[in-house]
Amino acid sequence: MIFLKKLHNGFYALNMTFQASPLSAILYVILIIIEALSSTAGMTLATADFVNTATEILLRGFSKYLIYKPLINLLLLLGIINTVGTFISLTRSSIKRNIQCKFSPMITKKLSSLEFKHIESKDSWELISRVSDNTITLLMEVYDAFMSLLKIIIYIISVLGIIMAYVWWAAILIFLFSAPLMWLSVRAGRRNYQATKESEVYNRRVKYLEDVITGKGNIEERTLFGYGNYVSDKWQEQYEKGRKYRLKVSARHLLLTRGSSLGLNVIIVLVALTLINPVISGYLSSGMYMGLIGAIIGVLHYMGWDMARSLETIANANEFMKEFKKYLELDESEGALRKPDVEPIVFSSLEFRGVSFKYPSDKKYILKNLSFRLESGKNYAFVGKNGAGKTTITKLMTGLYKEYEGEILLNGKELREYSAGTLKATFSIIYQDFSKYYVSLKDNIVIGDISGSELDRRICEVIDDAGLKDIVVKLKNGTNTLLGRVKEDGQDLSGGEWQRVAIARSLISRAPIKIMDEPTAALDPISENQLYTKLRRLMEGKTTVFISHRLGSTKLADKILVIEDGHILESGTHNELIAAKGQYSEMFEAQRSWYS
Ligand SMILES: Nc1ncnc2c1ncn2[C@@H]1O[C@H](COP(=O)(O)OP(=O)(O)OP(=O)(O)O)[C@@H](O)[C@H]1O
Repeated sequence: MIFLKKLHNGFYALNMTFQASPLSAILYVILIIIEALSSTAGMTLATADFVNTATEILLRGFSKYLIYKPLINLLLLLGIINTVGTFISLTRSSIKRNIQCKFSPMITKKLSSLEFKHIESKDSWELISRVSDNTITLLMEVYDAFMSLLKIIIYIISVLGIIMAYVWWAAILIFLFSAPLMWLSVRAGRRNYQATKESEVYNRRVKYLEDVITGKGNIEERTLFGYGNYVSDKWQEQYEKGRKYRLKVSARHLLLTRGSSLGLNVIIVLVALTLINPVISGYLSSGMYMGLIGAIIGVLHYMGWDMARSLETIANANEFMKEFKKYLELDESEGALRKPDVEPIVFSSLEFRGVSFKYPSDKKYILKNLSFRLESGKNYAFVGKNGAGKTTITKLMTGLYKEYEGEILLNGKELREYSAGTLKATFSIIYQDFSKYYVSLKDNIVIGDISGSELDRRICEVIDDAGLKDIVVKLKNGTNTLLGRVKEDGQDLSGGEWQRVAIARSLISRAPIKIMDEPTAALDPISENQLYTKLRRLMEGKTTVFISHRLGSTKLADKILVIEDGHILESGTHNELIAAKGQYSEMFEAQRSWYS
């Protein structure tokens, strides 16, 4: 019963392959049947005919020319088996290609549509990585396993059928032995899959530490801090743990499958010995005996190892398909794939009313009964200690998380009621860990407004506004130069230069609310000052939200909101907050004292 349940999920995987590539999958089945029948029943009969004829020529002095017919039959059969084998490989490649064409885009599309909470959650991210990395390989493996099982079943039926005609009990003995073997294989398969899943945790850690040791990103710190050996030891430790774990599971697995195939070997030898009697009594021809022994060794090989592996793969598929279904059931964000609306809304206000929020993976509230109002055309600054909740506020504002308590009103209407396209067109955001796209400078900027018109003119403007003009002059192919070091002719930029590119991306966007989370952290003080002066001028009359720890840069905001532990501690203009002598004044004085 349990086995049938397991097979059910395996069949689900098989069905997916048939849907992706119906013609090739059916052709493959036909070719497998031809190959299996030719190499068992066909080869047994042809070998028997050849050996019997040869024996008669030798013992009874029959004409030696009689050998040509069975010899040609034997050679023809081998030719057929080889040719069918070649077609099987070609058909398999076609199935693999079709599976890739059908499922890779589907998986990628699902990935791009997932709710943000799944992307940020550790558990669902592990599930997502496993499914997106392994689905194509696994579908192909399951299909191969089913085809291998089909082949084995044909082998067993045809060989056992012939044996049954001569020594019926031997056939029954072999059949009965295969049942516990199947059961052992399925159990081994499930354990193996669980172990692989658990060992992935070690693999990921090992991979991460490898990146730390060899990656370009950490080269300066690695050299300066000289932590190479320390990380190497950690790598060694994790690698050893993973290796020992896998070894333990493989040893158990090998013992189970190899042990059972050893038992099968003994049974087959006994059957071979038993079949000698019918040969001596003339009941079984010596040719048929030779043919059957060859076929029995073939069956032994397939039952002992291939069958175990195929059943194991199908049992693995059972576990994986459960995960695949879970992956397909992950919530999608409605309209995630939609482009931003071409015409952004006319923004008048954004209000948080008593908003409380905790991340889905956590019990602790990060925002607590938070209320504030942003109005059109004003510049706002969110300041506060690390972990106060500033970035979290922007995630809620932009609709990335919808599971908040209280109300968020955009132009007086609940934020959740807006379509994804409208929200995307309403906000443009640069995070502290902004993205670096290894494409041309122009494409890096245009990503900020892919549906915009008069792009070339606007690209020139934002290049100027973000202070990128001098950088463009230095680039080999101007704005068409590939950035980053992925390709040979790519040109890397400094941290500050990349940050300017991210700012240009935000500037080109026509979104009415611009959010900048530490937008100038990588700039030197002179560049930061110049850029802020410029941004102030550019943002005049526009709605902006700046998040910054450098209070000199937020001084001129129309309103500063000081966030502490998920709520507003104080708010007002710079002068009002300084006069209030609260946390803002304390932080400002602390920073100023560095320069006096
Ligand atoms: N995806 C997440 N899941 C669970 N907790 C999170 C997640 N993202 C952030 N947090 C937690 O929420 C709290 C607020 O984080 P947030 O990034 O909003 O702070 P912040 O004020 O922007 O800090 P900083 O000034 O250091 O950037 C922190 O305690 C952080 O650990």
